[in-house]
Amino acid sequence: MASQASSANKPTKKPCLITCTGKCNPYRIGMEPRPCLTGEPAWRKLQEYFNNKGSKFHIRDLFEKDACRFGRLSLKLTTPNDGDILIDYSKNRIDEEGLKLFFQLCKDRRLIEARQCIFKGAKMNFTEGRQVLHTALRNRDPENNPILVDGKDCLPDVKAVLEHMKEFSDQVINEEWKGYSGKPITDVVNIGIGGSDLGPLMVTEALKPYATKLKCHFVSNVDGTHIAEVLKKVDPESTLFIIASKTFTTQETITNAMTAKDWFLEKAGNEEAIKKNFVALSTNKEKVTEFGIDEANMFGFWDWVGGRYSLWSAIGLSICLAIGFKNFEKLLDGAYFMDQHFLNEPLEKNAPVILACLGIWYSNFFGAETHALLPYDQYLHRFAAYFQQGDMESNGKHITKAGNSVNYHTGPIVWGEPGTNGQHAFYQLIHQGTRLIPADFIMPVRSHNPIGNHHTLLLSNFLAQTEALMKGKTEEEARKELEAAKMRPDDLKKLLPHKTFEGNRPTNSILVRKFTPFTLGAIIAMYEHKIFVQGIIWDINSYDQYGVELGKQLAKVIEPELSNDDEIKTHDSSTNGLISFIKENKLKPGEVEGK
Ligand SMILES: O=P(O)(O)OC[C@H]1O[C@](O)(CO)[C@@H](O)[C@@H]1O
Repeated sequence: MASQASSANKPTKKPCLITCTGKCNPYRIGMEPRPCLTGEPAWRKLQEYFNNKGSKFHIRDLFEKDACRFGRLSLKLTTPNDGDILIDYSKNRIDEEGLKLFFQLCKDRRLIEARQCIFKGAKMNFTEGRQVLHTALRNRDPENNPILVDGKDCLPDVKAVLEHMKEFSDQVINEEWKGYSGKPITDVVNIGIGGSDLGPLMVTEALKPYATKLKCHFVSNVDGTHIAEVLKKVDPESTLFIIASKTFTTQETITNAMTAKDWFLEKAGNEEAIKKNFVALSTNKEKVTEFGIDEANMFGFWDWVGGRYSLWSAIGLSICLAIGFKNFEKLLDGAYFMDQHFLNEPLEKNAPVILACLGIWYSNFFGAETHALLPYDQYLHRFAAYFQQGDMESNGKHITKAGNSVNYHTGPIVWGEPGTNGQHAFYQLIHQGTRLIPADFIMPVRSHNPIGNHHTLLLSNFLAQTEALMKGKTEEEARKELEAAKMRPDDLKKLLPHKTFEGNRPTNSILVRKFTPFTLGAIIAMYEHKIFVQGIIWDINSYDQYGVELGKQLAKVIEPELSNDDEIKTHDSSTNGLISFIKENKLKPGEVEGK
């Protein structure tokens, strides 16, 4: 097994491959529009390799021919204090020849230069003219690695916000920070959506074993039910509302925040009380103060932090409150550890690079439409939902850097549920359906709840599934089983095709010793970098999200149309018809609704 030890505290210093001032022209260093992907010589070779070899592989045969396959197609990353992280990518329809072609493709797409550029602050988000520096938020060696934003090192500002987060979260947890009436805080309500919700929610759930005594709630949906149900559970005197919004203009968040504020003021009586029970996480000071939140209670961040990469920033305040600042720092340490791995390891031993290449292998050569994330850990039940935004908002693009339409598929549909629940729901289709569904199995060796033999059962299920998906069951094996069960030959013949499994379903197994703040941070960062690598190969901007805008624009037009009784004729007949139905059926003035 390719083993590699890194230390989060003592990163390997490698000479920077480029001199980057932070003002890099994205069209010049590593980010220039690339030639059409499908015309790249390495891509053509991959196509040939696929036609002649790759498409014919059965993973079972690859293992039968090569007893050392696992040893060569797996990586072990040794963390300073949290054990090893194992990435086993041997159960894939590829051999080293194919991987080598992919590494060449990465080089031709100037991934190595792009990797340096993003960390140093190049304006990788070129459509919005922004740097992409979430890695600066978790830079644990700030003295030696200045990162320039507009010619100024941004790391002292990052440190100052972290100190504010520490001071505040310590005060709330230690009951030194009181609500407006002098009662300590017992409940925290994070109001945000997308990146201002999914990251903190996923992490606080994933790290519940480290929970402080504060109860954390998350409100995201503009559906009034979401906030109504949370407000039923909390007391205004002892509740801290965190309004989390990078822009502080997002309709859902501001609507929920206004509802929370009205509810709060009904009990608290005066606006002064807001100072004690409301804080804001945002880049927009003006809007925060306009809302009525004291500037001193605002935790800032910057336009170079993308929403879906923001859990490492002030947006992580709810995480600090939920698990304590020390644990939040360990989460940052873990991400930094993975950043160093990604930045310094050669492509051949680089976990995010390998996972990215495998994803492209299945999307672009085998026509896989989706990628499943299957954590065998109940605490990680929001992991797939989190990376739905992380991956699909990043790589759900079809325009290249030069502004042309791609002639290949880009980001996959990401989905998943925790094992073993998924096994009893959708695994049937993965095993015997017509679609190829590459899947990542994510598994901790040790459980936070070692009750009886639960964890052994969970581990066995994880192992059994990845083995079964790979091996399948041949007709011969199925026949023997049915014969052993003394089935009549006629019945056996009929049943046999149904009992046969092709196998050859690719999986990656990602194992940690235990899910700790450090290992979780590392795994999240690993997937972030995987998304980046794929964006570079596909030649798209992984850091804007214009696709979300159109619906928002139209909703603004429709909202006033719903507030009157006029017949609406300005849309297509379907939208007009739907609006009419809603108007006919909505509660009329004076009408009282029964349950
Ligand atoms: O933090 P904000 O500005 O409220 O935005 C919330 C979310 O909206 C989006 O801009 C679009 O869904 C996301 O990228 C972002 O995470």
